[in-house]
Amino acid sequence: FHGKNKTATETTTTTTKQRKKNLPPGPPPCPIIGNLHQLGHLPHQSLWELSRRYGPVMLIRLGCIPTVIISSPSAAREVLRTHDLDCCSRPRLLGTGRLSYDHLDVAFTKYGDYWREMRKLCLLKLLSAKRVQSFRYVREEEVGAMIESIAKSAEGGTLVDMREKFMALTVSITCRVAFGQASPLEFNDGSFVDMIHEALAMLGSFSASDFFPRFGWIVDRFTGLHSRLEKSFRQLDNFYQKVIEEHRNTRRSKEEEEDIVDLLLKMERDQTELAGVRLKEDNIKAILMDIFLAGVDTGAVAMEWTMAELARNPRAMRKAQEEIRSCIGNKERVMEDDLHGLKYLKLVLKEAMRLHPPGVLLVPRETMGHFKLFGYDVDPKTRVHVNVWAIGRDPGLWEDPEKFVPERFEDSPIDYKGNHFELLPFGAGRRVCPGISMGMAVIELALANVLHSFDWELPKGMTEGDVSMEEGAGLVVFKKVPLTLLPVKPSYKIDV
Ligand code: HEM
Repeated sequence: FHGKNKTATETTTTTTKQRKKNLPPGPPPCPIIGNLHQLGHLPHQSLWELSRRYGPVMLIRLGCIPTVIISSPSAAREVLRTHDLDCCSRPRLLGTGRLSYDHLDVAFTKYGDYWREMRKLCLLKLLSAKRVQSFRYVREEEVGAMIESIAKSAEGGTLVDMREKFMALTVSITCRVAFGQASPLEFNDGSFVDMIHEALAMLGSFSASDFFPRFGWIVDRFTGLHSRLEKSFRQLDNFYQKVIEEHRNTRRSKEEEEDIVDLLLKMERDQTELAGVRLKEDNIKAILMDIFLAGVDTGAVAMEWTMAELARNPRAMRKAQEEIRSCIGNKERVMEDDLHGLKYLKLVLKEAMRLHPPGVLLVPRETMGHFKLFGYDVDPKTRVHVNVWAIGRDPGLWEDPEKFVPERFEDSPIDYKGNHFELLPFGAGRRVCPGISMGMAVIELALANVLHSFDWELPKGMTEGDVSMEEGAGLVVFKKVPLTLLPVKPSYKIDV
């Protein structure tokens, strides 16, 4: 209709304007599907290959959606710092929309007053330095319990599935922090972890509705994605409902630490409004979704990849263990106060995050206005992915990028908090992960203890070169083959 109403002059002007646009380079799209067929099984890897040909600012079309792929630190700086405001919204996607109660959460909600208020609330009440510190005893207790369970395997000479241990740890810490209970009773048979994995699979799945807004929903119904998503939603909703009801029916004593659910329910009772929206049960459930889906897998993945790299690099493993053991001496456990002395462990973590950022393509952004990026036009409503994985492996930036060399960070100011665009495991800018301190506190303490309490051997018959580093597909990139190692009580103690 718009076209029909336009005068001839208007049409000519628009066409000339469009012709003048300097769009970023990219592979030519096919009709209808655009470049979807070029994403492959592991999109971050396929996109890296493509961007080596087309450059660090590359335009592709996923179905009908223009998408810019960023693959260099300077381009990432433009998007996440210079044009942060233009790029800090999120697209409305099928999976994220359903699981976030129609975008009532923080992570998947578009930029605006509601997002700002919700994010402030989470930063203040759940993820502030004071709050993270107040849950220190939870981390120390849960890491202690993990070490005890690994000790049983060490005594029995049995292999440990590292992913299983790390997942159990992040689940119990997250549950205790969020609602004061290690694991919900009816979910402690492993089904809780399955539920979270299924939800993440739904968030990471390629839904036709996300690329073909007009008719994609028909395809999603046909492929069964729609009903799978509904099932995942109902499972999660059922879980949150139980947590909320349990909190409504329990009166806490004054001395007991208020958890996030207590706090949100109090706000609901007080009829608190956030940016004009009255806080209700669905808002509380949406925040719980963020906490579980953002906090559980990411930490476990980071720990598993780190241990895999150390298992392949015994020199680095030994160096990290020697540092920890000489700092801690004969104390049974590493406590949080000890962590600041563990300089090499911090280098190990940076190097592991460089090679294996848990979220390889960051969470997608959506542009809000038109802007110029290195002279290219970027239109509003363009999706933007920063290929953090590709930046971490760029041979122009890193010497021997595929090698695990923690020492490369020794005299380098680069950190992972969003100030250095060479290393972005937590993103940067307004949308930077608000859970960095909470996430890293768990990872550092757990790995320090795992390395302090045991020596680690590969399964019989395996050599370092046999440890598979193949990646699995998904929003959070796991090791395809879970890492299994044999824990052995250390044969020596260091005198201090
Ligand atoms: C190793 C652990 C973690 C990693 C690697 C990680 C990584 C990320 C990344 C890459 C983003 C997207 C940033 C961007 O768009 O620029 C993000 C966002 C987010 N993360 Fe984390 N995260 C971790 C732990 C946590 C934890 C423990 C929590 C909370 C319990 C959390 C809560 C969030 C939330 C709420 C967002 C959305 C922020 C927004 O859109 O405003 N994360 N995280």
